[in-house]
Amino acid sequence: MSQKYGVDSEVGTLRTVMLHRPGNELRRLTPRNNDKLLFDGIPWVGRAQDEHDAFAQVLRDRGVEVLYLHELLIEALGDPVARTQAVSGAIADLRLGDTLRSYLADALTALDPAQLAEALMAGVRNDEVRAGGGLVTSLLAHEDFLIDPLPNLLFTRDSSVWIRDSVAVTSLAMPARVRETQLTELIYGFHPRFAGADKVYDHTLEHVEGGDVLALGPGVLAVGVGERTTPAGVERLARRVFAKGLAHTVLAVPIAQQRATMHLDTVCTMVDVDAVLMYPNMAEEMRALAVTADGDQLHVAESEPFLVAAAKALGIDTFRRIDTGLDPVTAEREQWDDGNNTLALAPRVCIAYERTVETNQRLEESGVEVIRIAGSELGSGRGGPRCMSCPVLRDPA
Ligand SMILES: NC(=O)NCCC[C@H](N)C(=O)O
Repeated sequence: MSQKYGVDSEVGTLRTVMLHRPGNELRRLTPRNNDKLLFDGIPWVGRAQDEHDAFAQVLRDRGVEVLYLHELLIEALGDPVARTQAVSGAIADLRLGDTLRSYLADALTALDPAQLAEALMAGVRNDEVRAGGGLVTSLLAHEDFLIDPLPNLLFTRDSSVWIRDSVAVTSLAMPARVRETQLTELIYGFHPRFAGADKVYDHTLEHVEGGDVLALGPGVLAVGVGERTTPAGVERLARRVFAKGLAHTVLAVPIAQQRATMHLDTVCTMVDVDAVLMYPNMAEEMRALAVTADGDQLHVAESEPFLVAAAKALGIDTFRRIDTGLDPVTAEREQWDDGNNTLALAPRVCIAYERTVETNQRLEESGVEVIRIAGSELGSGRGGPRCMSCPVLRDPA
């Protein structure tokens, strides 16, 4: 059987990727809920879909197999055990109360896999079920969600990550995103493509988000610790990957706990086996603690500049650093617009948003091919090409 999954670097030739084409869950965003749902604006959904389709086409044109999360989910929900698990996860919220929960349980159980997947992704509004009656539904506002929509499903990077041939279903920190991993658990638990795949992490553990996890090279992970991944999360992930022999070093990289730098991949992505694209306003102060296994214990080294620690862990002399933008203000603007968030298709080939003009130019001057995509609508969720993709299979770099 040819290999179907496995990722041991950021830059090995990309063979298979999981994306999520934005759908009706984006149509649920309003000026009243967009902050809570982690969007900076209200995207024009049709245009966002066009931009996303163009992104997927660029990948296919380069020989990458594109899997869609919603299709995998529908196929996984073909299994009745998966449907039961999906329904109980979706109605667990204490907002519902017994009457409404039991009404929703019956209503969701009656749906076919495609309808159920739609309800899980786009959510269910109170006025869509009011026929169910009961005190809670009568007291809630019409437009209140009984099951919240998941507009950030678009960012498939965060809800699961492959570490070699094991998959980590992550543990998302923001309330608006927590339920996303119920869907990735269903996909990896029930889709035949992933039958037998080893699981190295799950959503009940300490917070770890995929955007914080960079496979710097075979056996070496860098994990951002900031707004999303917690110190306890990186410790747990290190223990898990060491126990399974998936890595020999985990670099814990503290990053500022703020929205602009929510994940490590918003300030740093790899574009070659020895080159990173970095946000210069933070690059100088970025440090790392190298964590290695010492029997059953973890050994934590003194903190060092990030690129020094990274080169050491990989056994190379130096890392080349390419900066976002030319001056601090341009750098700040382009970092905010996900200029750092490139997706490598192979060493020295990446996809970037077209709007980060100066960063893209610098990449090209450094010998990196840049395939530009439009992202005026997609970008309103504050994520770029790396955030919008979960590599499932890469060749060894
Ligand atoms: N890896 C990433 O940086 N993902 C982007 C996630 C954006 C999303 N709106 C969020 O706030 O979680």
